[in-house]
Amino acid sequence: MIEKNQIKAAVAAAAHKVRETNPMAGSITNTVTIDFVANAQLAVGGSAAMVYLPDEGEALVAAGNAVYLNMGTLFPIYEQTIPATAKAAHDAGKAWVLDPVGLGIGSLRTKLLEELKPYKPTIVRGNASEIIALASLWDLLGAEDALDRPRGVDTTDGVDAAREAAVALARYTGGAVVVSGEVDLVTDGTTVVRSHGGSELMSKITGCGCSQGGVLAVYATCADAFTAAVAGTSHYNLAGTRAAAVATAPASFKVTFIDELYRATGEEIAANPMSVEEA
Ligand SMILES: Nc1ncnc2c1ncn2[C@@H]1O[C@H](COP(=O)(O)OP(=O)(O)OP(=O)(O)O)[C@@H](O)[C@H]1O
Ligand SMILES: Cc1ncsc1CCO
Ligand SMILES: [Mg+2]
Repeated sequence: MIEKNQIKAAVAAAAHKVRETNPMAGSITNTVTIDFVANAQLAVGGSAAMVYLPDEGEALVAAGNAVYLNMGTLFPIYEQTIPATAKAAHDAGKAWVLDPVGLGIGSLRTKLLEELKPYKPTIVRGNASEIIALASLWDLLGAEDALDRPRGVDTTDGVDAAREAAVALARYTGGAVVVSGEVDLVTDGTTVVRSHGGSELMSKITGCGCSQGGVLAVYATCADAFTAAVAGTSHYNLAGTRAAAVATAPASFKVTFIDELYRATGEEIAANPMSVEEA
């Protein structure tokens, strides 16, 4: 298990490095929230590039240290783009972040996610239902925990229901897993961090989860998987807490939230409340 002070020091260092180096993390992401993802990546100190085509996904892997793959709105071309990009990242030893949005909606999502298993995402980020569904699809859960039910893109499970699935996924990938919810759970399969803060308003706008995935990829350009996962999650919770102190309805919250992502310092991000326990 990693000690809290050690985690916090690594988080502050990662935030400083992002701000100093303006790293690019390319994305293949959904058309609902693509603008939010890019703006959040810029606000935390990174830079963004969004593409759809297979050779462009491979080019983004070559051009940066991390990419973000989000399955939210699939097009036929993604049958090629998503596996080609994940394979390129895996083969190059570069980080990639997976958001298995809406796993269970149709057959292409399931097929693609089965295909991605050997490329072991550096960070998996999803809401509790998506994390349980992915661990189940990848045969990482005991038969009694495995689930097979259709889902939408919003969670129907609490974060604690996905603890075992998150730990199993992290042990399989050797990376980190973030389960988002009222309190976020982050694990590398050995240590579990619970990150507090944020706001109920984050679930009243679409894309807080998607854009968090893009921000995790920015952090993954500059830090190991677990540090990047805790840093991006703490940054999100801090900005959400601060935005909710100013804005009381969804549209103004979203604008203020992006401002607070931009304003947060490395020390403030590291000081966001967390608890640490053994996985
Ligand atoms: N009730 C809540 N209280 C505090 N923070 C929350 C709450 N609900 C969501 N969040 C925060 O919002 C962010 C996104 O989490 P959420 O679980 O809503 O993702 P999601 O369902 O995948 O979102 P989307 O698919 O719309 O992008 C996380 O940083 C999480 O901490
Ligand atoms: C609403 C929605 N539908 C497909 S992707 C997406 C964004 C949140 O996951
Ligand atoms: Mg989501």
